[in-house]
Amino acid sequence: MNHSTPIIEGCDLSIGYRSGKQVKTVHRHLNFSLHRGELTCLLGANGAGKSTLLRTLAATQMPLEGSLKLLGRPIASYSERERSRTIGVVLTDKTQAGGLTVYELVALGRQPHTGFFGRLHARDHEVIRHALQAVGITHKAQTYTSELSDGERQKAMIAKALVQECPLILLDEPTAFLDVTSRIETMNLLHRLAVEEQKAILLSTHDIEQALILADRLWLLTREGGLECGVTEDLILHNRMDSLFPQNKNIRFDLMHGGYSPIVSGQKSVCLQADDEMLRHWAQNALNRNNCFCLSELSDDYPTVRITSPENILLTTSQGTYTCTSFDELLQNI
Ligand SMILES: Nc1ncnc2c1ncn2[C@@H]1O[C@H](COP(=O)(O)OP(=O)(O)OP(=O)(O)O)[C@@H](O)[C@H]1O
Repeated sequence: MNHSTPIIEGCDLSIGYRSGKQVKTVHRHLNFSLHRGELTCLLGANGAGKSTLLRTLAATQMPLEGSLKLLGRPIASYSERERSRTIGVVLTDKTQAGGLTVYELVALGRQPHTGFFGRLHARDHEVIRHALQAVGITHKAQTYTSELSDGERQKAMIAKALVQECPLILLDEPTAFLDVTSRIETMNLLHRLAVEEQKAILLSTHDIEQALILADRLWLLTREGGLECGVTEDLILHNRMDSLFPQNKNIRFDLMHGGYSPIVSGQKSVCLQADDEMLRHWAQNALNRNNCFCLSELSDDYPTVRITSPENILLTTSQGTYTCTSFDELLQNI
């Protein structure tokens, strides 16, 4: 448990939208805190309320009720300038920052610290150089942002938030649009920054696989159950991941492999024996996809598949035993 003073803390918070006299409550009774040195991932189905919560934490939207404290003080008591020195926000917007170089874009993040004319002093340049280095895009400093890849642009946006020198950074889907390498790099980078720069970092994501690997804590948000917070492995091993998509009864969380998969309603039963867990996993994957439900125990009532390597798969049916040298062959004969 993290006993440090929370950077931000919500108690009995209601979030949602006001329009004239109309109020649309998205969530009520939310309780949470974020601490320095930790990467937290906010997970939830489409429409669960992740963006609404992030906007409330960023103070671009006011809570409907309850208490929201930033460094122990009500967030509503902060001036805009104070807030921009405390909360860095990175939004996923591909159209941002057209004709600026990376250096100029990142320099914009210094505005909360520079004077009215935004003149940069030696210390500002030092902070900018440090941020470019921390995210690994020093070599792109003089490149126009319009000429960056999506992954590089995301790093530039993270550097811009870093130069604000805020203890709290909020990111809305920072890995959307990124390929798998850039997703891993970005998540790794954010975790490293949380630890090395002692930031509290909260990001929303649909990239559950990466979140489970790198998040110190998860916030699971559902319309039905509200917000559940905890250390990643505590939530996984207490079967909380199954509650994330309660509307969809056809998927389940695979505890062994840390991902979601469709519930198998195979019409044929097959006894599956494998030499190791990896072979079992992929054999089961192939059999499930081909309408077979896999049993671990042997039974004379059903065919048996015994796999010792991808080239040695024994299929035993009432007609005898047949050796398959590939999954292709097995699936044609099952
Ligand atoms: N400006 C708005 N005014 C009123 N309701 C809104 C507004 N923006 C979002 N909502 C509603 O708030 C609920 C939560 O939406 P939100 O965008 O926070 O979900 P989300 O978890 O970020 O979804 P996604 O994963 O699809 O981005 C939805 O029912 C949505 O229709």
